[in-house]
Amino acid sequence: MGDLKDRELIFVFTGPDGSGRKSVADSVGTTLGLSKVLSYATRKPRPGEVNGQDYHFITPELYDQLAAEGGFIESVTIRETHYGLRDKDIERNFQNKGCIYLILNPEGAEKLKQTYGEHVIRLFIYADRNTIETRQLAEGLTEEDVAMRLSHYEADMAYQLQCEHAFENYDLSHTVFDITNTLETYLKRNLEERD
Ligand SMILES: Nc1nc2c(ncn2[C@@H]2O[C@H](COP(=O)(O)OP(=O)(O)O)[C@@H](O)[C@H]2O)c(=O)[nH]1
Ligand SMILES: Nc1ncnc2c1ncn2[C@@H]1O[C@H](COP(=O)(O)OP(=O)(O)O)[C@@H](O)[C@H]1O
Repeated sequence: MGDLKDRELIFVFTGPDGSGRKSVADSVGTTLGLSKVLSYATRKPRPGEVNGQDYHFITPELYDQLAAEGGFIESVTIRETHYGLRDKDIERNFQNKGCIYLILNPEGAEKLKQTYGEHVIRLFIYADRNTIETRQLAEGLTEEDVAMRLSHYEADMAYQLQCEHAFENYDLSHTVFDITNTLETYLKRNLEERD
């Protein structure tokens, strides 16, 4: 099951689209000094997104080549964009630092759990449908885009039961505080086991 050592933990932020996974994950990741493992995506960066920070943005041709080489442990196509994750990136990251984090939809989180088992801690981030809709409209998405993203809201929400932890996300700093505390317990346990 994956090629990882005991103390190597993978924190996966998952939940419905727009629930705040990215905002929460990046804030917690920075606070705790975790390294982020990025997916490869074939869409163009949105305003504010940076290659190598949000995704590795690649061409569809390169994506096909990597896929043909068997380079992705997990891949998915959403709204005509291909997303993929390379096990090499996950395993290489552990050579630098203790623990890593990723942001994935429930499908990707499940695949990672199946691959890396106990190493994977799933943090389910959620908010109610109206809140997500309001935030996404405020972000500038069209009503059609928002409806498309919310079309699998119920199915995504059902994944909460499978996750190791769940956090509602209304007040961002509160959510980040709670998750940071939870993850610190895992990190401390790691340190104690090492002593
Ligand atoms: N299964 C899987 N999902 C991914 C991967 N990378 C990103 N996603 C998810 O794909 C969805 C769309 O990603 P993105 O374009 O960043 O989101 P948007 O800005 O909400 O459209 C989000 O739910 C991401 O969490 C991946 O490698 N595998
Ligand atoms: N607690 C919060 N309160 C208000 N707005 C939030 C909160 N968390 C996230 N947002 C906003 O909601 C939108 C979606 O957040 P994002 O982190 O991109 O979600 P996801 O990664 O789950 O799609 C962004 O505009 C973000 O700034």
